[in-house]
Amino acid sequence: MSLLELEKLGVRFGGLVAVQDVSLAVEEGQIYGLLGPNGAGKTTLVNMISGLIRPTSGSLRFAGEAGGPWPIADAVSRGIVRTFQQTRAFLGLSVRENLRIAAAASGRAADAAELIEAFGLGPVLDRPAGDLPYATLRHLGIALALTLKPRLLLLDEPAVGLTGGEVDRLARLIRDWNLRGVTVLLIEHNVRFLMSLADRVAVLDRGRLLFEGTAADCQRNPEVIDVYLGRRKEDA
Ligand SMILES: Nc1ncnc2c1ncn2[C@@H]1O[C@H](COP(=O)(O)OP(=O)(O)OP(=O)(O)O)[C@@H](O)[C@H]1O
Repeated sequence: MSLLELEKLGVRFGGLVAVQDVSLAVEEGQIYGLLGPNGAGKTTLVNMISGLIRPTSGSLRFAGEAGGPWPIADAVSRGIVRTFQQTRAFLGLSVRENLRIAAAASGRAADAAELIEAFGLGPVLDRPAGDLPYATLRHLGIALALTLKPRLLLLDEPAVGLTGGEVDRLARLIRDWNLRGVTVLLIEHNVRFLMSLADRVAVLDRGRLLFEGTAADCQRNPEVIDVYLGRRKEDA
């Protein structure tokens, strides 16, 4: 049984079909990568899975339970937790207060000391989140999500804006928490970073699933190279 199964999930915004007929399965324990050019529908798909927007078609099963997607609070209570491209934290409150609020919002908060240590938040616990260096704020965003003890952690472009060393550190953290049992769905434009982590990859193009398979097969797939990787190489 897969942890997450999407069955022909789709959404339209007025006349725009942002996501169409996306079916895929994420197994418990996987790091699953979601690739695609700008506007392909990746964030919209994650918004549907996490209950932020309602699909106009299709359905979702999670941990064997049919009837999803569920509204965001119900999704979180089932263990579906996401981060955002722009870290969402109370910027005027300290790191410690942010972690406390996340813990209070969760009926089953994770061990704060462990997260503080792993994400290097100890020295900044009393600083307002709004004053943190960029990479530390990104770490806080993930630590806040992990406070909710997700079974499935949806990461929306966690490496954006990070330097090479920071990206490597982030990769280690994601791998560590995955090894502790958190299944990860990772949206990322940094192809090298994503491929180094992902067991399986889906590629979206104009709202449709273009490819689904192993990271190795993805990098060899001519359509993917043409639509996404090739374009990226030209951009580089
Ligand atoms: N709330 C909305 N209302 C109208 N159109 C939207 C809305 N959200 C997304 N879209 C459109 O849906 C399409 C998919 O957008 P989405 O943000 O999901 O793409 P993406 O693959 O995550 O892109 P990026 O890599 O740039 O973040 C785009 O054409 C976008 O403009």
